[in-house]
Amino acid sequence: MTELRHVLRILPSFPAELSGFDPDAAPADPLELFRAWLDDAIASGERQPHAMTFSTIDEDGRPAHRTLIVKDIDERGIHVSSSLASRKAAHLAARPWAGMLFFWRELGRQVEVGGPVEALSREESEADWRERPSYDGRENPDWQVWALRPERFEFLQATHDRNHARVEYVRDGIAWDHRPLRASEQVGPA
Ligand SMILES: Cc1cc2nc3c(=O)[nH]c(=O)nc-3n(C[C@H](O)[C@H](O)[C@H](O)COP(=O)(O)O)c2cc1C
Repeated sequence: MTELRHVLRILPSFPAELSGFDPDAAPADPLELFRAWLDDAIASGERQPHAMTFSTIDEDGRPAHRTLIVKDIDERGIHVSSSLASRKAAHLAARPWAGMLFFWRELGRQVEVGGPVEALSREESEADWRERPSYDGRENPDWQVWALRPERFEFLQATHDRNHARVEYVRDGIAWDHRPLRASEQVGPA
């Protein structure tokens, strides 16, 4: 075994205390569960609980990823913001669909979200720009807010036996269906 391989094998994984999660008792509305888990992550004191991996597809069909922070959540979806001159903006203009992956490591929780992405108004984009901590009074016409309207969620609560509890939600029009993902569908870390 190489030294790196050994170092990687003995790293601590999940925290000693993990919440229980019963996929059979999951609420009908995934946004309710998402808000509860985001609130838990904020309350846990974890740094940047609103940060996630935001994935787009490039012009060759290849995935691209970067960290973004969530700016708001409303009936249009989960909001993010960035520059219209960015790579992600070009990807979204060509293929307005994205994925989000939240990992709250101190809670052993992961949430994957996917759905179409819509650019929000100039006014909302300007307001977001002005609310940034680095705002210096200058406007930025290149700043844009987008809303990802979820059409699929997958929630995972880690367990020490690696039999992680998972539930998948799929939207059909405005109605959501959900089902626990069974052990045979587990693909968690070894
Ligand atoms: C914790 C963290 C939060 C970030 N939040 C944002 C963000 O909200 N908006 C943004 O444009 N870039 C943010 N970035 C920078 C992006 O990860 C990325 O480097 C940048 O947006 C360029 O991405 P692109 O070239 O794929 O378009 C953040 C980076 C980190 C590490």
